[in-house]
Amino acid sequence: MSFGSRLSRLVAERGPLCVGIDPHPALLAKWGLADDIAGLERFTLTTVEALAGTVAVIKPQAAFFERFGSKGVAVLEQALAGIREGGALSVVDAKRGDIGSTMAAYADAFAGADSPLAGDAVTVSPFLGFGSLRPLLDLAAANGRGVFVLALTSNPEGAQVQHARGAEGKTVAQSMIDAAAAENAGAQPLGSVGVVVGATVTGLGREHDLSALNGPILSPGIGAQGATAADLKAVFGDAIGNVLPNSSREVLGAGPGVSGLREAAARTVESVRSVLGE
Ligand SMILES: O=C(O)c1cc(=O)[nH]c(=O)n1[C@@H]1O[C@H](COP(=O)(O)O)[C@@H](O)[C@H]1O
Repeated sequence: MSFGSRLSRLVAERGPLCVGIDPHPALLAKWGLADDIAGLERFTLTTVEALAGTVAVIKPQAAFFERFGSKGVAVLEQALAGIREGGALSVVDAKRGDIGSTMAAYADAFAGADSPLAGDAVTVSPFLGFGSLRPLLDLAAANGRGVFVLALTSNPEGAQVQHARGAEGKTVAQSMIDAAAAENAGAQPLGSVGVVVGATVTGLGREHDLSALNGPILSPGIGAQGATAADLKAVFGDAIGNVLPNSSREVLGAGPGVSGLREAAARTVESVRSVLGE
């Protein structure tokens, strides 16, 4: 089954929320853990235990694992296996992007059929050109996996590149959204090539159009970056039905107890559902 189909089904069942696993040193300290491989492992496996059976999507941020080298990457692989066992979908937040021939190697790593580093989807950076992503797009589709392409990121610096306009007057972000839409054309009930649009962005309606995407919109920025579930309606308007909000630090800060983590995630799901009118 395609990633888009699996995502639609699980979001309908568990609610529209992605929780990030971002083991920042400050969060490890808040949980009473050392900033070392044992702390990373405890933090990660506790979060997976708490949430893999209840939230729709879990997004481990690769950087926090890579900072510990190969042992950290092994913990990321363990997390992906645990998320799968718990029934959630995983998005490996790797934000990779390179020339096409190198992208083929990233495709093997993050979308290969038996790769231990492959989740259900991966985030990619399209700023070497959308076409450079082709090997990963193709392998992900062949293996029922998804891809989230950065379009309008939640950080203030993103606009410098993403709001720039090409010859035909479209922003770079809109070109990425349109290219993703072309990948998703005809997919039912939802395509597997998503875009990333921060919940903190403003001016989306005037400048950008997500109506033809037919794919998921991963929207980080809820909680620690200042956006609230209520902001989603203003940011996304009619496209809100395809939005998958992400919250990392705000939910993770409710640990180290498993029940505290579950309650924080449930509260966030409820606030998103109330905005969606469900
Ligand atoms: O691709 C992402 O997930 C992402 C894109 C973006 O535009 N902004 C953004 O914050 N993210 C990621 O989403 C997470 C947000 O974490 P919190 O700010 O703690 O909720 C981090 O892992 C970021 O790397």
